[in-house]
Amino acid sequence: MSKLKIAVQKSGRLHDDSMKLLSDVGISIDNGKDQLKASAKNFPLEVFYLRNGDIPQYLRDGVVDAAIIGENILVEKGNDISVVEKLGFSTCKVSIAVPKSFKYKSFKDLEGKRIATSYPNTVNQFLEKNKISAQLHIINGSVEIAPNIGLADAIVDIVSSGSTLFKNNLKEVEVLLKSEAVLAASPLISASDEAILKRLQFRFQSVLKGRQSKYVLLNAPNDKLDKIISVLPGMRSPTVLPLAQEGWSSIHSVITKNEFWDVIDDLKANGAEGILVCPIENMVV
Ligand SMILES: Nc1ncnc2c1ncn2[C@@H]1O[C@H](COP(=O)(O)OP(=O)(O)OP(=O)(O)O)[C@@H](O)[C@H]1O
Ligand SMILES: O=P(O)(O)OC[C@H]1O[C@H](OP(=O)(O)OP(=O)(O)O)[C@H](O)[C@@H]1O
Ligand SMILES: [Mg+2]
Repeated sequence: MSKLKIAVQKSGRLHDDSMKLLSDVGISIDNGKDQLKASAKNFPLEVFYLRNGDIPQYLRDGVVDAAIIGENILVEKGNDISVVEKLGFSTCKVSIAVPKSFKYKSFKDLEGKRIATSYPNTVNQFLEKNKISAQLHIINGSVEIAPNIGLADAIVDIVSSGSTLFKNNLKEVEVLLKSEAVLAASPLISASDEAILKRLQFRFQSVLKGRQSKYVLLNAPNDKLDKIISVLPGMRSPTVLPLAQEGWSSIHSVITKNEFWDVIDDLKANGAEGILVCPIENMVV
């Protein structure tokens, strides 16, 4: 039987979350990451541990059928590769930053300047679109140090919390793109492997939806039910069950993590008691 070959970062920021997602969808992998590849025990999947930056080429050549990769690497090196599903972790930006002392007004101030980056294609796209001519210095790491050692006037690199920029006395001035980990597919994937990829994607979607949601249970007097139901959206409508105590009900519903605290405040204000909030492992809708 055919197996889907999936690339996962060997080590780095994507590795642990990628392996956790595979484990959360019930797939157990035989070997650790010291092996270059490992088979799943209970799903037709083979995991290849590779460098994030090398994965677009492996996808393009059909060496792997799919990958978990940073979207920013696809923008940089894999415009021809399709994103199947956004995965919600490793969120970051690719931004232009300049020394705090640089009186930056607009991207026109970059004309004729030296820009250090590990993402030359992303930078060139931006420069060409804005008709700016600048000199690129391509370096593989510690890009934020470049202005301080006189190598560049500006940098383009990944920004997440902003603390690396802060420590290096830099400020973010333009966001070129926003990125997160994605599930990507090879343009050469076979029909049978695509069918496996669809099954994997379906499992990813249900775990990711579950991660974004909470299951809420609460008790309320029956005369408050209408008010409470109006602040609980639920998947279809909330479940209402009678309690053993006369005149009281238990209400069950699902809410998203974003609206969580606002909804809890509203529930309390409307007379809810004994509110329980539980994580959801999978959500199949
Ligand atoms: N500080 C950060 N916060 C959030 N996400 C990040 C951060 N830095 C990088 N990422 C995301 O994680 C991906 C992997 O980053 P990491 O630094 O581990 O590896 P890399 O240098 O891109 O790749 P590799 O060495 O495997 O080729 C990046 O492509 C980006 O999408
Ligand atoms: O805005 P922040 O939260 O500070 O994150 C941004 C930093 O994180 C990444 O580096 P990483 O720590 O992955 O080190 P690396 O250069 O070895 O990849 C990136 O290259 C930035 O330097
Ligand atoms: Mg990094």
